[in-house]
Amino acid sequence: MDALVIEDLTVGPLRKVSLTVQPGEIVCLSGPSGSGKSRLLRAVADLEAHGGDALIGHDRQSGVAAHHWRGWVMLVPAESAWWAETVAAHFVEPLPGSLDGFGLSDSVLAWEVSRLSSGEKQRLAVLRALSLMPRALLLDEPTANLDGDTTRRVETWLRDYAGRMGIPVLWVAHDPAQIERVAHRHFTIRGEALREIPCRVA
Ligand SMILES: Nc1ncnc2c1ncn2[C@@H]1O[C@H](COP(=O)(O)OP(=O)(O)OP(=O)(O)O)[C@@H](O)[C@H]1O
Repeated sequence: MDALVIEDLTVGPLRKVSLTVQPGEIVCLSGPSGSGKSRLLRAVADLEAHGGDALIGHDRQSGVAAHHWRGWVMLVPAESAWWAETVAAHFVEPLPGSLDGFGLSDSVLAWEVSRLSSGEKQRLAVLRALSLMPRALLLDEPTANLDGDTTRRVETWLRDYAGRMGIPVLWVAHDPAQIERVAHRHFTIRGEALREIPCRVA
């Protein structure tokens, strides 16, 4: 179980942002459109040029090859990429119980990617990332295309899983009600810095 540490990260409008996400903790990140939320996640995943550094446990982003880092600190972007014909071709094996936990049947693995709804794609992209056992998870609006019941189902499963496995999660969210349900801590972007907003959920 490792903490995710962000050190003096500078990307886009953000300057020298530092933040530690503890093992099993969900930190929500909000802010106006275009304020730099996605770029912050991309920089933490080492997918975009940036200043500063990040650590997962004792491993430093600047000290390992980017492909290793991205396997440990995994970004699920708002728009996921799919390269093979069937869903199953993108998975080694989904985590036990995770399809059901996300409101999907086992038969989804046999489906063609072209028939997936945007909400199915979004949930499967998160499950694909989790099946690779990342040490930290970066989620960019992971429930944006889901109805209310499915959103709450996914939130509950993710919060429980991250807590049990000790995975730090940085979660970009717009919906204040969702932030209240899932976040242990909440930060919003104000100009070039993060400002903490007190959370009711602990
Ligand atoms: N590679 C880039 N070079 C320069 N500017 C960029 C680059 N990528 C994104 N931007 C700009 O940086 C700003 C922040 O983008 P970002 O995608 O992080 O916003 P966001 O806070 O996630 O917004 P939204 O809530 O709308 O998704 C935007 O104005 C965007 O146009």
